[in-house]
Amino acid sequence: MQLDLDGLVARHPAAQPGSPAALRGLDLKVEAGEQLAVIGPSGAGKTSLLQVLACAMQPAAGRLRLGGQDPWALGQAARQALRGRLFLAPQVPPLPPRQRVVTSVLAARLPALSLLRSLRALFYPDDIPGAHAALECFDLGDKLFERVDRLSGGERQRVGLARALLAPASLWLIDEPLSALDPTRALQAMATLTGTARTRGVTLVATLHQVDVALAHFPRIVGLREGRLAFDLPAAQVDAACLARLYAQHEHELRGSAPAGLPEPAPLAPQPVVMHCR
Ligand SMILES: Nc1ncnc2c1ncn2[C@@H]1O[C@H](COP(=O)(O)OP(=O)(O)OP(=O)(O)O)[C@@H](O)[C@H]1O
Repeated sequence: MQLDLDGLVARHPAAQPGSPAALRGLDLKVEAGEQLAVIGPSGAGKTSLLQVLACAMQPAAGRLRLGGQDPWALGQAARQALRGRLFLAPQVPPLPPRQRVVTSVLAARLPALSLLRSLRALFYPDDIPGAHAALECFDLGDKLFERVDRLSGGERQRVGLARALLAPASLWLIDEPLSALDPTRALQAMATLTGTARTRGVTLVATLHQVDVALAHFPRIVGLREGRLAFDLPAAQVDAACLARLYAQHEHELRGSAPAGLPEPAPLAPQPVVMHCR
């Protein structure tokens, strides 16, 4: 799916009056099947960008086109149909705690099913081999019939990512997919997502805190800072100077993930420990 943002401004409905908008005049064009990583310091607007692309937050100004359509000019039914072609994986996947993993994973297919088949699928998983194959890609094949609330945080995150493989979507919006994963699983998850998206021609937009992972796995890197585009470059052109500017005053967020060439941030001064006694 093609994406086109032109001077896009977005503000969270619950934001304090007078506070700056989360996205402040963003221009971005993404061709169908492209893969890009969005990086930037905390609060830069990375998650807000995914929410706008997922039609979960309406822009306050500017232009948004998804697959050539303005989602907010469509009627509710048409917008819902468009949402069915998008897959958003939030940082913490909203998995019902008492549900079996198989049902949670297959729920990704609900947008493609009729109401009757959706209801039936909640009680009788209709493609157990398909769910198993998706889970296997994230090393979770043995958790097929486990209850979601018995999974670790990292396993839940991987279940959330496995859903992408079953979703009938041509745009994957993946928010911080590695926040709860160990380094080996993180690399496996990245390779699965980028490889599958490439094979299927799915457009992939992922936000990442791990700059080294972003540079290694994505051909295009978008740097966001204070809701604005800091740069939009091929990964090979993102150098230490770009990153130093992007993370200025937030150097500690690059700790452990900066590529070679970026100066090591100064060590943080030891902080006093405050004990709260009753
Ligand atoms: N639900 C919300 N209500 C009000 N303001 C919000 C909400 N979510 C985010 N914001 C504000 O929008 C701005 C951008 O936040 P966003 O979560 O998009 O940043 P981010 O780059 O994803 O940060 P992080 O890396 O910490 O997840 C911040 O100033 C934040 O305080």
